[in-house]
Amino acid sequence: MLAKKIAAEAAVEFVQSGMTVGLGTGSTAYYAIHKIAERVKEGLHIRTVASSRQSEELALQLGIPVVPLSGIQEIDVSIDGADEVDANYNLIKGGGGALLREKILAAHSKQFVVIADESKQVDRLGKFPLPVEIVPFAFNLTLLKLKALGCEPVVRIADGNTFISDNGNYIVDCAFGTIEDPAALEQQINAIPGVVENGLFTGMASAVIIGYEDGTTRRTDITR
Ligand SMILES: O=C[C@H](O)[C@H](O)[C@H](O)COP(=O)(O)O
Repeated sequence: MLAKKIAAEAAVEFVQSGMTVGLGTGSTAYYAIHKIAERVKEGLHIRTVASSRQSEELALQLGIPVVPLSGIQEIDVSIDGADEVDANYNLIKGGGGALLREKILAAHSKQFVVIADESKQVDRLGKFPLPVEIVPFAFNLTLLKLKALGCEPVVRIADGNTFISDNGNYIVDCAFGTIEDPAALEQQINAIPGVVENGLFTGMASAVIIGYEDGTTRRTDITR
């Protein structure tokens, strides 16, 4: 898809030799990882950390150096996709189930560059059901608490089985409808015992690059 590819490729311009780079997950991040691999072949000298097993495998296959997070103090730039981007550059992420590792990377990145095609732009978040990672223990009780916040939680199923995240947890997709206060909801959900993390990324993006099917991109730098 052209829009995803050009947004991803524009983001790779943030990457310079000597940097530690966070690799996102998903079909848009896929293009960024491919572009990074091209630049590594041309002599770009970087190390990367991955937000999922899938991205780690792809990076290694393409010859990108991947190091464990245990050896890292800080990430210079992370590049990642999103399921929704609102007018204030808050995000819903986790459509691929990688939200926990993605949020850890984003939280430790000097720059968090979000890449998305135009279809991901919304005025207010919430049309895309919010992914929430929960521990399997007593998951039915955790679902009740999520429901009490005003959503319809559905445990994610993949290929006929309960989807298990890279961290051994369940993902629950929570249809809230329009989310009035994303920052407050992000905190409320994370205060529920049993919740590991949720896919609301509020106030985290330092740049957002939107790709359009007409071949253009729009980059917004966010000062916080
Ligand atoms: O868990 C997955 C991630 O948050 C993805 O970055 C997000 O779902 C967007 O994925 P895609 O670029 O495939 O639309």
